Amino acid sequence: MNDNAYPSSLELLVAGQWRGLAGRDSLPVVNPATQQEIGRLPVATDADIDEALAAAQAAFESWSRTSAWQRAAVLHQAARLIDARRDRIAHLLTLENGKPLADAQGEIDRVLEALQYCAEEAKRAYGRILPPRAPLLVQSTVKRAIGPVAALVPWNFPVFLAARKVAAALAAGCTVVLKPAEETPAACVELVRAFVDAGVPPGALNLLYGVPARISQRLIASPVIRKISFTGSVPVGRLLATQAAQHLKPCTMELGGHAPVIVFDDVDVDKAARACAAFKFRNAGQVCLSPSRFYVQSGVQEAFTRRLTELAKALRVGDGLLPDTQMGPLQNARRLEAASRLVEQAHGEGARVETGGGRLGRQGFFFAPTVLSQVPASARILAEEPFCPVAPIVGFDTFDEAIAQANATEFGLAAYAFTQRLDRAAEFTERIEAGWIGVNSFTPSLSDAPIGGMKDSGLGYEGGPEGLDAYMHIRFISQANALA
Ligand SMILES: NC(=O)C1=CN([C@@H]2O[C@H](COP(=O)(O)OP(=O)(O)OC[C@H]3O[C@@H](n4cnc5c(N)ncnc54)[C@H](O)[C@@H]3O)[C@@H](O)[C@H]2O)C=CC1
Ligand SMILES: O=Cc1ccc(S(=O)(=O)O)cc1
Repeated sequence: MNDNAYPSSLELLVAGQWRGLAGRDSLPVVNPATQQEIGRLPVATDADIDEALAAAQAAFESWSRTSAWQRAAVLHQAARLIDARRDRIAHLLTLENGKPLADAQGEIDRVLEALQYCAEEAKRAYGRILPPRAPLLVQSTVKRAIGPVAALVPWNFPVFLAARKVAAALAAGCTVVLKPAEETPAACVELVRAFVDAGVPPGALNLLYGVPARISQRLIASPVIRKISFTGSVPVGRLLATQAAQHLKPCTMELGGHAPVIVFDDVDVDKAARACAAFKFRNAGQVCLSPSRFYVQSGVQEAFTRRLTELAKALRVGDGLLPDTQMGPLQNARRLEAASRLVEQAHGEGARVETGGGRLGRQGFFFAPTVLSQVPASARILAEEPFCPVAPIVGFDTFDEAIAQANATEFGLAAYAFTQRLDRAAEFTERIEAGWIGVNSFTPSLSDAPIGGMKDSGLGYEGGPEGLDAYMHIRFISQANALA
């Protein structure tokens, strides 16, 4: 068998046991570059879900009491195995997600970084010693694993986003029931296999696929699950957070974004446009941190629009497996429909299509890199998260006008500004409503930096010590070493 062949049937992992299609319904997995079915995915039954929960509960007893140093050793070994298997995992990722192979390899690099960071950071999950209120008293706080976790992951960075949740949870001493996206399962199966081969005990990590609402509802309602971590859209996040609230369970929600970019008239237009094009069209625009609304000051509006348009036109769009491809297809038909609708609506509302604007070819979910200019402030595309390779440009005159428009959505995940003036940069970072801010730069999320949205973009943080704290409970202990 070709080492890179897509597995025709995929598997769930329940209580340390791989479970295939036999006796289960199945779902197709489709290559977005060809629209061909490439594999079939078993749908977890209620019994699979319940057994995964029981296994996560049973494994928690020992995994949470395994030392942080031993847990770290397992995570480091998983990272080594993923590194050794990286070509195969990256190939599977491109086949099911569509991203260029080089980007899939880049995603694996970030998986390794997440595992290594969490392994080391968990060793520093220190508590505090308080000044005691009386002699012979020791009063302290300790951090302890919060319990079994439900981790729900989308299809845009399926391995990295799964690895970030699983690594932080396991490093903290939690056990996990992971449900990645049904659209992109195989690379996650390999991620989980690496953890198992590295020595994660049976039941400490379980993998389910199936009907998302059915699985999430059952997991959240189960008394076993003590924490929910979800990445995805605002409506689904709101639904899951509501369910979690009914059971008084904490959740981390990494939801949508609609990041503004403010381009001031003092910039080097070519450099700013190059940076914007690279980050805008990364992963075909399907990134929650993507710059997705461009507010450009009048003095450079024409030049910036022209340069961004040239760069968009020059992008080579194609099958991610081809070596020259710079941008792959959208991951699914829902995104293709949304992209077409948003451009049509914007055009109807008065925007001008500078380049792109529609589907490319008849096979595969390819959408042309698109630049829209003269977009009116009331356009739908400025309010709805586009999650596609479309860059709407809006002109502005004054700083206050730009900030007001940038803050005029319910999203608050990321925001960017390009300026050489320190006063503008400082005022931008102070007044913008976003959790991830870039000035003259774009940065994908980092293992050691917390990412957390303001407003509807989320709850809590992933990454950094804050991302590990999300899987731990802080307990206060007062120990009298002699009876009064
Ligand atoms: N923050 C991010 O990185 C992501 C954001 N999105 C947002 O979602 C929008 C639509 O994408 P879709 O895939 O159609 O979004 P969606 O919100 O329906 O799905 C996103 C993920 O959530 C899962 N999901 C959906 N309903 C669920 C439920 N009831 N319980 C548990 N999991 C559930 C899906 O399986 C998928 O993996 C995008 O336009 C984008 O705005 C989507 C993917 C990732
Ligand atoms: O939550 C989704 C998410 C967050 C960050 C990134 S990246 O670090 O910019 O790749 C991708 C998806």
